[in-house]
Amino acid sequence: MLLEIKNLHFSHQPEKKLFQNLNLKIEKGKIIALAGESGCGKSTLLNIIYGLLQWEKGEIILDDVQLFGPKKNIVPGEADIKMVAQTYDLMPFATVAENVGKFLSNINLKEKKEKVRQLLEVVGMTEFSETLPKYLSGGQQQRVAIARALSQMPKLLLLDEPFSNLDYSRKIELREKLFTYVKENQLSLVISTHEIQEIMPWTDRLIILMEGRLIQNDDPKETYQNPYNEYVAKLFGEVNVFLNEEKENFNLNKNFYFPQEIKIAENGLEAEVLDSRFAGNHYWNKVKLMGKNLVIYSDQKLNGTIFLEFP
Ligand SMILES: Nc1ncnc2c1ncn2[C@@H]1O[C@H](COP(=O)(O)OP(=O)(O)OP(=O)(O)O)[C@@H](O)[C@H]1O
Repeated sequence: MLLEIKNLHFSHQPEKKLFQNLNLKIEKGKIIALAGESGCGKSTLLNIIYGLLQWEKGEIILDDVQLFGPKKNIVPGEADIKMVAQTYDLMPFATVAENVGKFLSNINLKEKKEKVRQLLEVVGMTEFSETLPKYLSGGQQQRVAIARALSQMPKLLLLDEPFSNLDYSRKIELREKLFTYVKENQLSLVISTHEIQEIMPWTDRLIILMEGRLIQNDDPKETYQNPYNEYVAKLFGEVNVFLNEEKENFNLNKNFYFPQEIKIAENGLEAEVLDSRFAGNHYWNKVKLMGKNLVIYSDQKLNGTIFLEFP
């Protein structure tokens, strides 16, 4: 086991406990998504693991070594862990390439140059290699900081919402290159997000926090198919929630159905289309099933009466 958190207790303010008895294990070489609504404690947990916030009770063990937090560390942050959060801490008078190469060995300069080139390629910053950080946007500085963190081959890499500053096309490009690099180099990564869908294809495990409680820790597919509750289901996007009574009435197999799961069939449960709108790769429809409004997706614009089938 790479990281073990046992019975962790932490509060920012004395009267308001955030983590109470939090337990978590992270295996080596895995990509872990830490997800949950804004304010659930993702950044706080990453800061605790990294050693910037002192926990009150509990144990944190990294690769069989007990960590003690900021109280015991002279330099803030654990040496074996690297974190990229919202402050990037780049050297202002050094170029992008120098920043990325800061922690690389100078013994073989050709090798160092090649490594910097490779890392800049991973984060899509090759064309800025000779630029100073002050001429970069927030998102660009963040990518340089990610490249620098990767260069150090930490035992554990923590990324706090690394795609939040990026536009869609950059995000798509960065996530594929970054996750491929992480896997090829067998790094262990915990990445926080409130957009699970964006990183789901690359994650080995999904850890869901809700108001400081760890409520689900599963394989992403398992979490999607069997969300622990409505809160978890909603992290995947729009969802139709059926109370137990409704589930029985409609003879359904589960409580949560994503719009794309409900199929339009020749016969089934009769519903009335209330609204149908083009949404790119599908039509978004609001339909009424025995007094209950649902959202379903379809290939064509809908109207009138339809029949629904629930898997
Ligand atoms: N320095 C602080 N002092 C007091 N309370 C804090 C502090 N930092 C965070 N909190 C509170 O702790 C809780 C968890 O915050 P945290 O930033 O860890 O959440 P998050 O899941 O990372 O949110 P986001 O997705 O918005 O970044 C929130 O209720 C927040 O208000």
